[in-house]
Amino acid sequence: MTFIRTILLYFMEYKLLFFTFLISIFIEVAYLMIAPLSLQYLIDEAFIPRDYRIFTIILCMLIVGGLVNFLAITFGDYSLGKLSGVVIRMIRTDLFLHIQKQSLPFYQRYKIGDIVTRFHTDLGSMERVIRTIFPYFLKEIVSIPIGLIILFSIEWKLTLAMLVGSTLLFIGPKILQNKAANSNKYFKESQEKFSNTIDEMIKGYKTIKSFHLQNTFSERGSKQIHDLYSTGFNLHMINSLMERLPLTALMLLNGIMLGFGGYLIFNSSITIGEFVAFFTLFMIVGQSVLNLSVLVPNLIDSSVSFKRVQEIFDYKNSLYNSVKGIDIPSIVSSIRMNKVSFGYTNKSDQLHEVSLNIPLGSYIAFVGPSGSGKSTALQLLARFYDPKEGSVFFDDNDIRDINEGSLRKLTTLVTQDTFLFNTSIKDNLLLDNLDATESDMIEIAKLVNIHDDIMSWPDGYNTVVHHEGGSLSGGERQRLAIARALLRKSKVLLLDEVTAALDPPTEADIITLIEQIRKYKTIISVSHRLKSVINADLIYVFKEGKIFEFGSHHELLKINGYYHYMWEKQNGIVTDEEDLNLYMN
Ligand SMILES: Nc1ncnc2c1ncn2[C@@H]1O[C@H](COP(=O)(O)OP(=O)(O)OP(=O)(O)O)[C@@H](O)[C@H]1O
Repeated sequence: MTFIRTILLYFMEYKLLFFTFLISIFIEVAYLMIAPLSLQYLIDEAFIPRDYRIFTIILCMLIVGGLVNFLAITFGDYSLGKLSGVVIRMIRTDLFLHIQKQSLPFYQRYKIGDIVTRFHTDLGSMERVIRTIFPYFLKEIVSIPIGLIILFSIEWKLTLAMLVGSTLLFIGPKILQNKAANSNKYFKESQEKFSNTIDEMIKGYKTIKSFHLQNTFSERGSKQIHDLYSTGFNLHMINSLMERLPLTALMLLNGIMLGFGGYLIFNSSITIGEFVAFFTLFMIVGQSVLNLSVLVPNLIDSSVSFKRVQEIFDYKNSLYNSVKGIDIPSIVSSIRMNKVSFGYTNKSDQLHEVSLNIPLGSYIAFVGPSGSGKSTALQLLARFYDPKEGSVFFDDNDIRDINEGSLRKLTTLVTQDTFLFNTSIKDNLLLDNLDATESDMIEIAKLVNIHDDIMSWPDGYNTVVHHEGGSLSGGERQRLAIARALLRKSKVLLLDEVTAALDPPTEADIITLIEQIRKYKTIISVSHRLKSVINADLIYVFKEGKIFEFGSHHELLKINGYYHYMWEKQNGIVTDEEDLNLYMN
């Protein structure tokens, strides 16, 4: 079980606590094992010959031993509480930070339910193991060999018979071990699927209602609840069997021990005191073995959880991690793409040898038909992905060598699907931006025409956003997103279809706003509505993952090519795809 090694490695990070805990276990076990031995001397040396002196000595030794044991247990509980607490805190923090460091492919690979289940169910199961099951496991692992040594010293034949008989205890769990691991895995997968359904049901409630998908969702939910029931039932049965079978085997073993022990007493091979001591100790060791067999299903349960959490830790960030970590200044004179090719998967590429140049302070537009690669190119400029071939440069620095903090300071991406946190408008606008004051916030809110709206809400800037911004209109969300980006004062603004979901007046406002701020910033705007970018200094026309044409609006119209065709089509002058040939010749 590699995860036991993992726990031990975690524990070894806190050596002092771990060793205090180990010593306390050792003392506790020693007392537990030696106490029954006193019965042998009590019966044979004190009770039968009625020797009060020996009786008093044994009693005093037991009381002193009990006190030492109590102290050891108290220290042990303290060190275990502390040790398990810090280890769990460390794993939880590491996992949280690891997930935060991931790039986009990670978030596309794992759904919300997958991650939430890992944080709640899997970390919960690991916590249970680290806090209780593993310490018990260690205690029993130490108890059994010590107990066996003492048992051998009392009566080796009886101990040998006990060892042979105790194989019965392990047969059941051994046979069921793989089944238990699988049942556990299936149950966790069912939990994960159901969590994802709940997530979709809540986030997509409008779509579900408007497409009348309640029945489909109810059926899906019922099926998944049924799967939870059946996988949960299987798991319950297997775990019960894993616990019951050893208990039955232990009862059988008790019978064998009594019978054989009685035979040895009748043959005068052992004294009554020895038999009582042996049997008491045998019960304690038997209980330890039994506990071990109960702990095993729990350990199996958590080994699955450990694997699932480890899988997340093993997920390698797909972005190249440069050792250079160059800090770039907050102003760069150019941003370039040099023969960049990129594919989301290895099967096909979405960008083919794209080269472009964005000078400082220019307003650049990426246009083209849907799926032509505009947003992909923008995401490469924001370094959400790395190119497969070619490079993106900020001045002469390859984007892969730039320190992420300074890159994020220089650029801000605003997308069409604005995410707002479930906190106040003010906190959403300022985030953790220490450079922006409340008066900056109000000034920018006025600039993007959202200030009056905010002031009309009951709590003004303290109004709390609900449903990740779903309680606001699309235009309001978009303006807030732009205000938030402007407040960061970064010199490069990456806008991905920011006007796509807006009504014409709001779109006009945003276009005016871009005109106002273009003097201070480099703006790269992805849009499929040509009217919104006709004022751009340079327009790159994307088609099938390549740059097909580029120039200003007027230059592109003069070329009479694909851009001209798109322009006329969007203005209702041409309507048929066949007319395209007129522009392409
Ligand atoms: N995360 C992703 N995984 C796999 N393929 C993707 C992913 N995102 C986009 N694509 C594919 O890459 C291609 C280019 O997409 P992209 O979003 O860059 O196009 P676009 O020109 O911005 O289109 P639109 O104007 O419709 O947003 C499309 O075929 C799209 O299906």
